[in-house]
Amino acid sequence: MSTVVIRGARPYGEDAVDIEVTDGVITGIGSDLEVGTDVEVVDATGLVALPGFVDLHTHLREPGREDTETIETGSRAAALGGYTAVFAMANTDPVADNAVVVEHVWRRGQEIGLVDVHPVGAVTVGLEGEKLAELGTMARSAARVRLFSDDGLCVADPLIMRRALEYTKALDAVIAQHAEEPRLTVGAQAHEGDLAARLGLAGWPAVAEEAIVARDCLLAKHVGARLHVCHVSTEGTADVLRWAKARGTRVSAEVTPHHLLLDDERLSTYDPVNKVNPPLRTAPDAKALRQALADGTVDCVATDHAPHASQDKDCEWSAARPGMLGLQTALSIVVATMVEPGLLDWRGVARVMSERPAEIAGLPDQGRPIAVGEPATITLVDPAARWTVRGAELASIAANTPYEGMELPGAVVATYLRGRLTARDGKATA
Ligand SMILES: NC(=O)N[C@@H](CC(=O)O)C(=O)O
Ligand SMILES: [Zn+2]
Ligand SMILES: [Zn+2]
Repeated sequence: MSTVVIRGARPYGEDAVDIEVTDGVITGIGSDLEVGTDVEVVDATGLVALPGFVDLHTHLREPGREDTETIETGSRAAALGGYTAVFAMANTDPVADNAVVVEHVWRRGQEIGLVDVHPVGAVTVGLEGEKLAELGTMARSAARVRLFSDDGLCVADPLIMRRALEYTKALDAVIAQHAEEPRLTVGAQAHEGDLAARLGLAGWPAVAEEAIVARDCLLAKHVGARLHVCHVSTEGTADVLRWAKARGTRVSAEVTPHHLLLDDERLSTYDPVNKVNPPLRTAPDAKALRQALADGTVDCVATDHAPHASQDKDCEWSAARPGMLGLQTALSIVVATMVEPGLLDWRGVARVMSERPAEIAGLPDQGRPIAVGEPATITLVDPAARWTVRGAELASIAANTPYEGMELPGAVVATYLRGRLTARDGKATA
């Protein structure tokens, strides 16, 4: 039996307590707990204790682009960012559209042991949008896939989407849609608006996202299936979600840290570090997304952590790949955009970064209350810390962070997965 006492932590930012952890489970919570001589005591004075974060949207690039990220380096970035579970998107090479690939990702994640790596299965074979992948085989595999997505690409054909919703309903799974009507984004490089016009970049109109979200909400309601909307980026999408939820659609949605903080003004330098899908939108969109996250219209934060090699980013705008790192900066961006302005308290942070994503993905042992008898899957946050982002110092192999040189508030100090320390003071334990 191994026992640790986390001393003086503030669960959800509330009163300081001691948290006793024995064999991976919380066995005591109270002030000044008795501590035996063989017990390790961790000083957590002033730190906020939250349930470990769950990321529904991560790109780990293994298999296929291990020069930019691997399950191992991505697991380190996740643990350092306070995550205890991540969902690895299917747009790898080969695509995770079959049991062999998803089982590899799941097993490799467990071998490393820093974070539960849940593979997302592709909806269509090869992400080609034409033929449904074997969803049932992936669901029944050792990886027990419950989240399916062609992310990077939209399941654009409405009949394929309808069939996919029917299958996932039967499997008690959920489709995560990258909402982008491809006919409206041919050649698109930036949010369609004044700035793109001035910069001479072909536009990616908000309606390309909103039209698919509206269509899919209607389809999900018709089928009685669940739908999850990836990286919501416009005010209009938040309006559609509000309408769909009010009429009983089983829809959930995520927003990325970068769409909460950044806007298309950043594109004026033509630095491709700001290129991402969906594109950075306007400042009023970002403001509306913060409001939608605060009021629950958007359920959770997901990083869309998207590592890219320097040769795919340090090049001309049109040739650069879209995507940004996100795992190690997410908590700080949520503090800057939601906690500091008073839009969310720490209970709210637990909701959007842990509890809701765990519920959406159906993870029984993540996003749990910090209470006796619950798994000791806990993230300790220093709310007073400030730190400066340096891409080269992040655990990812790639360094494409849009926050380079920015000083951010709030820092993850330690992460525990079922009682096991996975990161502490900026170092992953494996
Ligand atoms: N977000 C991005 O800009 N890129 C993602 C794909 C995606 O999330 O659509 C990627 O895989 O690089
Ligand atoms: Zn996407
Ligand atoms: Zn993505």
